[in-house]
Amino acid sequence: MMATIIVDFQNCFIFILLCFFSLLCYTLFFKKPKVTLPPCPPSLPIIGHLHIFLSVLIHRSFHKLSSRYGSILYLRIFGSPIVLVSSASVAYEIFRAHDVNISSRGFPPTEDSLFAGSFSFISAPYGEYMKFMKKVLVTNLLGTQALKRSRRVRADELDRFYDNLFEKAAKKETVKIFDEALKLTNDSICKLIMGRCGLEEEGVVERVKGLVTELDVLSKKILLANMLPPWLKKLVLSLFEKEVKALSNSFNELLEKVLVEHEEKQEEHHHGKDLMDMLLAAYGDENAEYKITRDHIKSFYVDLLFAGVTNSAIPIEWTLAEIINSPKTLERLRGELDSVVGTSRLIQETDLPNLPYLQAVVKEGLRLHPPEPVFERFSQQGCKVGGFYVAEKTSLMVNAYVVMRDPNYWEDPDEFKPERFLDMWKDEERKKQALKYIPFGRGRRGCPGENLAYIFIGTAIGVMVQGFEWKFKEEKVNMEEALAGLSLIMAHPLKCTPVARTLNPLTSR
Ligand code: HEM
Repeated sequence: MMATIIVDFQNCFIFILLCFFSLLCYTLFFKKPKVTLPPCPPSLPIIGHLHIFLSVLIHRSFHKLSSRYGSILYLRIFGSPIVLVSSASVAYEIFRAHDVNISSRGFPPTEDSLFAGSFSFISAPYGEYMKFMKKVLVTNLLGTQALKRSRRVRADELDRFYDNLFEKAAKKETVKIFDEALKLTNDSICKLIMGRCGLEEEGVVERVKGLVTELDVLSKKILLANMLPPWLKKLVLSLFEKEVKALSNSFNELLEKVLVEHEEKQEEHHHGKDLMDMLLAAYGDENAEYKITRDHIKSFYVDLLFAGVTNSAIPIEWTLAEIINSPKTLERLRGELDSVVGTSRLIQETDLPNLPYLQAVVKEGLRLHPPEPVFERFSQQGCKVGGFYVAEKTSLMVNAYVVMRDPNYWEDPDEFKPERFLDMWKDEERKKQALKYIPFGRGRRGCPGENLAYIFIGTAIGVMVQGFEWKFKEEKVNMEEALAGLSLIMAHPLKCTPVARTLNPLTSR
């Protein structure tokens, strides 16, 4: 009898232990967290959603997913989580409620390279270094006062842009619009950020253009590699390590030359200090607010060229294509230019505030064809977005392309209708809507080059419409899209022949 009781007691004890152990296992391994993650579309074993990130038109693949599964989605590449934001309301929420938390872009993917490396401004976390460089950037290059001071540089480049088209028109030559636009933005930005003359004679400007094009192509690979788990990221990055090193070395060699030239000619600056002078001064100043190195300066320059040159050129081509496809727009725009600027001089950037329709045309071009259709942020802490939990250290991909075609906020979202921007910004509600217009991103890490970009695109489109008729062989321009790196470009580059509207060339002076 006693023996039976002991056995029962033992069994009971083992049973309780088993229950306790199972409960522990369940809690540790199987129990779902209390938080609700965003919906996760079906994925492939092991690689997760990697195949979607490898698709040719990533913004459209993301669009298909979000139309089916929701405006905020949980994706993963191997084990790495990525949250995809695809509606105007969610974009609005993350920039309004979580701006500081999402003001970093993850870890720099390539450690000692001059781009996307540990010296990079774009990859820098939201903190002292980033704030210091942004202040220098706004004060010396991109803020209103700095832009006023550098007007002459851009006016000269705009004249050249026009003269070149005028010459081609005289020879009845066909023009590749993107190439002309890229020359304008590349040459202008080089001169704005590197200051001193002599750049052209030494071929610096032309070399920069080639390097920036190479960088655009590498950027998608780098971004993708950065989303992989650390062990795999190392492996993948090693596959194109040589390419990255070679490009970084080319930038280094070129920028070191420009820096040395700047240092040698410090005394010759009769026209005030430029961005490079200010950075060199901070570099040599023991008591500077933030101690920067030579690599910081070079890497900052690579960032500016990468972020500014191609992005500003792409919308010039897309917007002209939209104008050619819309005779009504062309007529109204030309009417505005002829009545405000007249026909005896060329448009200048100081005319832009008096040309609301031109501004609306530029905005609409950027809405439909944002050069960076998808951009990335990174959450520092866990937060709630759209009712779902986004864990700390999660990549956030914002599909700006879809946000700006969200039918809940944009009437006839796929149509080119510049008029919509004429009525916008009037009342509070409209102002709120403006926060869903994000070709330049938003918040603390939003694009600091927005004003400069509007000047480039506005004046270039102004010159092309004011100065020329455009002959195009087919009835309509083919608006098919392609991605070059992460930039949204025209699959069939726009080629057309300018016909000058005046016998003699116009000048802006
Ligand atoms: C149409 C032309 C341009 C477009 C569409 C564009 C778009 C963007 C976008 C989407 C971002 C990321 C914003 C975010 O994360 O919220 C960005 C960042 C940036 N852009 Fe632009 N950009 C343009 C022109 C320029 C120009 C002309 C410059 C300067 C020369 C410039 C400099 C930068 C820099 C430095 C950043 C990084 C800001 C940071 O990390 O804090 N961009 N741009």
